[in-house]
Amino acid sequence: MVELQTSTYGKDNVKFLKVKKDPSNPNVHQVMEATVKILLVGNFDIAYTEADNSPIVPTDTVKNTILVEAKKFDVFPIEAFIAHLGLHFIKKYSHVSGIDIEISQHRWSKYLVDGKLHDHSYLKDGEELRTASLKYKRSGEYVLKSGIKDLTVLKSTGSMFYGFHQCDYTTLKPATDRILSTDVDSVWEWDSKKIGALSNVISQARAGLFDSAYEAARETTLKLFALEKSASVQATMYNMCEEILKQVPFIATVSYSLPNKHYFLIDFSWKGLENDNELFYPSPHPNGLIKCTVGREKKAKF
Ligand SMILES: O=c1[nH]c(=O)c2[nH]c(=O)[nH]c2[nH]1
Repeated sequence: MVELQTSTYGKDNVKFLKVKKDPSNPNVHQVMEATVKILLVGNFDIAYTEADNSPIVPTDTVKNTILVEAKKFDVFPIEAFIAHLGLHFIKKYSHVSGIDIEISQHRWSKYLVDGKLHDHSYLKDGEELRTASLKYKRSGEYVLKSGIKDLTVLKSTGSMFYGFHQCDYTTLKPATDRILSTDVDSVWEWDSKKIGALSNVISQARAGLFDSAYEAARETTLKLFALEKSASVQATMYNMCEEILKQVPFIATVSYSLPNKHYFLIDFSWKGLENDNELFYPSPHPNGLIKCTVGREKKAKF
């Protein structure tokens, strides 16, 4: 006797580029290039256990829905679109009990031409993504998160790491001045009690909540990374979380996952040359990996 314990299905890597034209000047645009993943949960068991496809909303239909809704709906910001898609699927298909959506927005930034941001020309200043994820149940419960991914930063001084635990496996030398580099992966979870029903996400989005939080999180990350004389990745990421929680009351928790991308000082003593933090070897691997989540209240730790 076996039993289907869990199942989910949908479409991944659905891509679009939406052009939003300013109604008062159709030459002035905003673009969103996005990648979407949607997985459905619901009463689909017979498709697995009896090879009966009758309840299956084809993944092709899921893809078509994303594209048609991206055409019809104002997708800016991605949190509005994710809430719209969640509401659509739960309303349209009575046997869908839950939905899991992820949207990644690729970074296109308008650039300066003759000192002015051009109306419809953009440059890709890195692989950075703005992200949103939604888990939404027919009961109305939801978990909405937003984030930043693959924002690569480096500072060439202003970072230390000393005073760490020592044992017979320790070779690392204390550092009072080192390179610090990471690919920022930050996620903040919204307080659904403060936002209310999922439909309120759309009105809050139109009022600017998600854009201003994204700007605050990105600016805080970059500012603290630059200004803080970092004692460790751990201490710096905690300070970033604390500052974002302070700035955005609608956020319940902030998480960071940061690789510590090592740059090793090259030893030139054999050549009689001093290396005053001038020439480093970018080590491709291994890297440190440091994660934390900071919230407003105490939680039991596992
Ligand atoms: O900021 C750091 N945190 C660590 O936990 C660690 N471990 C290590 O070897 N270097 C560093 N740097």
